[in-house]
Amino acid sequence: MDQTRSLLSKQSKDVEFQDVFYTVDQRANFFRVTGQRQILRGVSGSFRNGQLSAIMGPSGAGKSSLLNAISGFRTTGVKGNFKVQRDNACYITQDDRHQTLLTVEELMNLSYDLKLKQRHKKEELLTKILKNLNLDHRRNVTAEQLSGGERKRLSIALELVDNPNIFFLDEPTSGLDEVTAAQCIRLLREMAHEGRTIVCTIHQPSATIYNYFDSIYVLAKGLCVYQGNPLATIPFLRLAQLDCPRHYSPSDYIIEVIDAEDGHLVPLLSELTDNGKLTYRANQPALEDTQLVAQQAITTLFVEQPKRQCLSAFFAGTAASTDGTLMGAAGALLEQMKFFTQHLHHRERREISGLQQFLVLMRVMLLRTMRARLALVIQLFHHTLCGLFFGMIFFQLGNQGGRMFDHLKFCIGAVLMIVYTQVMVPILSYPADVKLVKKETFNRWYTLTPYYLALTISRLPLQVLLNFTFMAMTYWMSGLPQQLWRFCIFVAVGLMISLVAEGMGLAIGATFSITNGSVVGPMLIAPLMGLAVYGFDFASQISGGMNLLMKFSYVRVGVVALILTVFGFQREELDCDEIYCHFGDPRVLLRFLDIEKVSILHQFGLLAMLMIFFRVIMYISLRKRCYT
Ligand SMILES: Nc1ncnc2c1ncn2[C@@H]1O[C@H](COP(=O)(O)OP(=O)(O)OP(=O)(O)O)[C@@H](O)[C@H]1O
Repeated sequence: MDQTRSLLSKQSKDVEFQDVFYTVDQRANFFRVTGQRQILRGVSGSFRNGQLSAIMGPSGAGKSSLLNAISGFRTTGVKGNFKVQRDNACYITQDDRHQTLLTVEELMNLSYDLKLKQRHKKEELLTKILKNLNLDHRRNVTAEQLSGGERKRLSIALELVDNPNIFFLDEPTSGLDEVTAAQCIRLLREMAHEGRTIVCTIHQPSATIYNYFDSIYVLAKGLCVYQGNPLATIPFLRLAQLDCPRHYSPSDYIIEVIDAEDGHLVPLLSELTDNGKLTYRANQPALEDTQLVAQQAITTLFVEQPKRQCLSAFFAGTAASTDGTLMGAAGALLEQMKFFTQHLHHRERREISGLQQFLVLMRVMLLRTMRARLALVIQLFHHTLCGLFFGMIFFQLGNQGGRMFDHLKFCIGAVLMIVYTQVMVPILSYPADVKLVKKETFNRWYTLTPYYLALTISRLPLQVLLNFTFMAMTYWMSGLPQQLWRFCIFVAVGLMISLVAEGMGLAIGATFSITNGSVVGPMLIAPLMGLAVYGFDFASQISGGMNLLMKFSYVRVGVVALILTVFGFQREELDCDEIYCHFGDPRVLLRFLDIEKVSILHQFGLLAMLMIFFRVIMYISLRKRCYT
């Protein structure tokens, strides 16, 4: 009985997949889909607990696609049956993205604070992990300053904090030299032998690294062409009359074979593995008396009889389980039930509340803002300089009744400066963060809502500081009335416009890559700017439809709000150096622009609605990016 239980619990950490397809749309351009391309073509297979498994294959074979499909990192376009405890798995991306400007120790603390509740064992656990991964001496170094191998180890250390059973790693050795790559694979092997299921993709490992793996899964053109232990590779290839030369590494040979002559051997090899439903084992690599054993790879999903009856001689154990014992349908069913119960259990088991996540993320985001000194100084310098330029251009013109056009230019210019700056910064910086958020939410560091709230609120202090700097300089230098309340509204309008523009930038940054976003951003701002200046000289004749459209241009709404702030609120007559100043009375200008009866609160309301609109779009985009 105990033996059965231990077998079942071990198997629940196994990963199995059956008939997996991954299809993507082929597009002529953004709007036109011309067809579909199948990246994975009905592959099956299994990765066992306690083993280090590699998904291998030539470039473009579909290795990352398979890893993403199994782990659930990508779900769009994926079809098939999976048995994997995703709530107990983590995914380590190829590029080892981490929160910038935080030290190794701070990152470990962040991971702990977001994942675990127990406080008293924190230091002990973190030290143990860092020591095991040989990172203890790098505690006070930021992630960007680490070497490639150290960064990879840090990625693993961060996930080890809550000790998941299953690790998926995309190309863990990419960018590492041979020695470091071998160290990394040895480390993963040790971790697997401690009782974890570790699956990684690897392009073409050296003979040494190849032999470190317990199990190899070779993909070519979206098909499985080999699955089994490294020792069985050469005997397996002999089944297809392929003799690996003595001096050749089996990993090099199998890749060469599947790449040769446009991959004409791929269908044959794929048939020999029943496209991943069979796995091969051998006790010795190439000797004549090698015992090659083929087994059913899938034991807990729907078990079919193998299609290739001609290979029946090899099936030493049909539906054999991990350690070769037979496992009947009842066992498989029990296993399925156990898996689902655990699945439910894990979902409920989140230890850290949303509020705690929010507080931890807020602290980290504010810390990162403070640490980004150069960016902070550049932004402050930019706002001060722009404020100074505006102040000089419109120096003491704010009370001149004869300079109506200058007043309009002042308001439009100030709004444009805020909009352009606040839209472009997130468009260029946020796409990199989205990838990190996807990884961290996938690995259950936090959920999207606390992250989103922390992001929104943590950016406020900087926004206030930058806008206050710019608006204060322009206000006082241009000689607008010395009224504190008017000045406060002036700054508040600037801040509101800035929050809407930032929301728009974040929405674009969350939806598009930097390249596409930097095209889409200016493309969207241009019509908004057009609407902002449209019809100022014939305001009373603007049609109702156009008026409605203009309400959607927050640039226009911002300009109107700023003009109302500067010239509204019963402002006294302006100075006039000429015989007659038509716009000497500010009410004449407001009437001329047809905004005499517009309330500033109404403009604030519109800006608030547009701010919410863009932030909702951003949230939806982020959800889509993170959860599909
Ligand atoms: N979302 C997608 N849209 C279009 N094509 C895709 C998409 N995802 C993957 N592909 C294509 O599928 C093929 C396999 O991609 P994948 O990244 O899985 O290959 P790989 O074996 O990991 O390659 P490499 O070793 O070079 O990273 C490639 O030709 C890739 O261009």
